[in-house]
Amino acid sequence: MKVFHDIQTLRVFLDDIRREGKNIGFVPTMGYLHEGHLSLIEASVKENDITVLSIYINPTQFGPDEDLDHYPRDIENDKKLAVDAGANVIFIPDHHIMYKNNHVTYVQVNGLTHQLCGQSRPTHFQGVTTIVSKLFNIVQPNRAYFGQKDAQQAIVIKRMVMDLNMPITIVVCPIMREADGLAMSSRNTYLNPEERQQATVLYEALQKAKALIDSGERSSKTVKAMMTKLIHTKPSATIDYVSIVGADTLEDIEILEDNILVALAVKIGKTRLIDNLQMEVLAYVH
Ligand SMILES: Nc1ncnc2c1ncn2[C@@H]1O[C@H](COP(=O)(O)OP(=O)(O)OP(=O)(O)O)[C@@H](O)[C@H]1O
Ligand SMILES: CC(C)(CO)[C@@H](O)C(=O)[O-]
Ligand code: BAL
Repeated sequence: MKVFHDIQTLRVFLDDIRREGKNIGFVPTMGYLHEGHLSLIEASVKENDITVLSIYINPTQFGPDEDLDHYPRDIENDKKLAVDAGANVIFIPDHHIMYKNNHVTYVQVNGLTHQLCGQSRPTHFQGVTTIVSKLFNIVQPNRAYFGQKDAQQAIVIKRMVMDLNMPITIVVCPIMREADGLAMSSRNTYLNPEERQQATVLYEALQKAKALIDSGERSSKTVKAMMTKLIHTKPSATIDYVSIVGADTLEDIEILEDNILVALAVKIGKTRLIDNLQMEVLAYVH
């Protein structure tokens, strides 16, 4: 496996790969790898000749009071896990090469970024789409892999790629979970043992929503109220949002039908976690 820290040598290496007619799969991450990330690498390895992983904690997607300084890091362990999963190349750019002193250009996807996570993280998606565009320009992959755990991020990136005519296929991979249902996340490491137990409430609330919808409930308000009630039984939990939106538009819906996204962000203690469930819902026939 090859490790690159600067843009130019990575470009030269990948130019040669492309000249040989090989396909490039790309998995952007912020590191501290877990099985969620590894599932993206494995999906890429299956579908491409070469898999490039990037590890970069992108400062522009963090708000001023967020956890940029504390975000977990373990580059040596990440390298081992990435090799085992089959990655061929790791790009670990130094901060100063990604954002030169007077960086003034940002990529903004309108319409899909003000709601859900965008409400409490108003500059987050602009940071994500900017860094992902930069990484796409550097790596020029055929396919790029993202997790459904960050459902809004995946939708925003698909839209950016379409609107900006980027010749890249976006592949969205399923959410990997712990045995008790908690979605894997690098931020789970912040949880103390008591919080870790209570953190399963995100998944439990989604399961509650699914059970209600499966049994015929079609009122978004009712489903959200039941989810909220369940989350409030956990003393460490503070709700950021519990939303049900159209899975394509990300706009709130009142009557549940077609392709819906049940999404939530909950703080467990000081740790903000997200999870979601996408469902195809048939119109209820009386
Ligand atoms: N549990 C998971 N299952 C599948 N994909 C995941 C999972 N967790 C993260 N990913 C995906 O991995 C990619 C890199 O995510 P990132 O490095 O931010 O990890 P993370 O664990 O989501 O971190 P955090 O939630 O703490 O920001 C993203 O496309 C993300 O959606
Ligand atoms: C896509 C990404 C690597 C951009 O920094 C990040 O938002 C993430 O890890 O999901
Ligand atoms: N996985 C999304 C990265 C973030 O929360 O900043």
